Amino acid sequence: MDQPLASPDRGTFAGDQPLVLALPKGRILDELAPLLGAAGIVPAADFHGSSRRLRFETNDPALDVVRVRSFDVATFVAFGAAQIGICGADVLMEFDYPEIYAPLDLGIGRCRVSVAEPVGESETETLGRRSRVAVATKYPNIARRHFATKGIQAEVVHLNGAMELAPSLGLAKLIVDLVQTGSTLKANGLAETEVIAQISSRLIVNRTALKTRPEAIGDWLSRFRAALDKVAA
Ligand SMILES: Nc1ncnc2c1ncn2[C@@H]1O[C@H](COP(=O)(O)OP(=O)(O)OP(=O)(O)O)[C@@H](O)[C@H]1O
Ligand SMILES: O=P(O)(O)OC[C@H]1O[C@H](OP(=O)(O)OP(=O)(O)O)[C@H](O)[C@@H]1O
Repeated sequence: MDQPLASPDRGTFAGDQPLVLALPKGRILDELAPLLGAAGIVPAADFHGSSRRLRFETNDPALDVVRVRSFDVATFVAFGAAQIGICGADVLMEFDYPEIYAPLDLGIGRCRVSVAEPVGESETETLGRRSRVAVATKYPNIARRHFATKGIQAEVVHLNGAMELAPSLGLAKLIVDLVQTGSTLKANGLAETEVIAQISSRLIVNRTALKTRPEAIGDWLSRFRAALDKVAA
């Protein structure tokens, strides 16, 4: 796993500065919009446009938002560069940062992390007789841990997308990837063979920030809880 060099929490800063909320760009952000609205968070006007800016003020002078890649939300929060954030449980499982507390399931971004193989092949069935397997994935740690529980060493081919191409192009017989409708697997001649974990997006908090700024962070947790109730009603 690539780890930033500095120690976690170096960025957890003084109480008079705005809290920073790290938001993932991409699909979660689209699903998140009603929840942010219900929590009363209105980012500066250019947040949803084509601005090249990455940090935005909000209607609340005590909160700024930053827009980063989904995988990087966890890293910004673990290192205290952002005090709170929103990302998929898949990302939390992959990094397993002890500095992150994930108190709230937001119920969006629902999918699962699964193992898949080419339709008609029985790689998964023969796994019990093997000690190693090649796996293409964006989740090397999840894949290694999953196969290790079966006593199998996963030789990971680390890709950042298009895992579904790996079996047909001879990179690896198995993939570990996200599945929601299953249509991406189907379109690429693959079938889901095992579900490793059910996934949804979580509100995450830097543990040190929770200790140093308990009122501010506690207040945001309450606002997100209330927003979830409001959106569900
Ligand atoms: N098909 C899906 N259905 C529901 N949720 C998904 C799906 N794919 C991904 N997710 C969730 O959304 C998060 C972000 O998805 P993904 O990694 O595909 O990023 P993205 O939106 O394409 O942006 P980027 O890769 O540029 O950061 C994942 O970590 C996962 O929690
Ligand atoms: O089961 P489905 O409903 O087909 O969804 C699964 C697909 O969704 C995600 O990809 P995404 O669309 O985010 O593309 P990317 O991984 O290339 O970013 C995931 O990596 C799968 O490829």
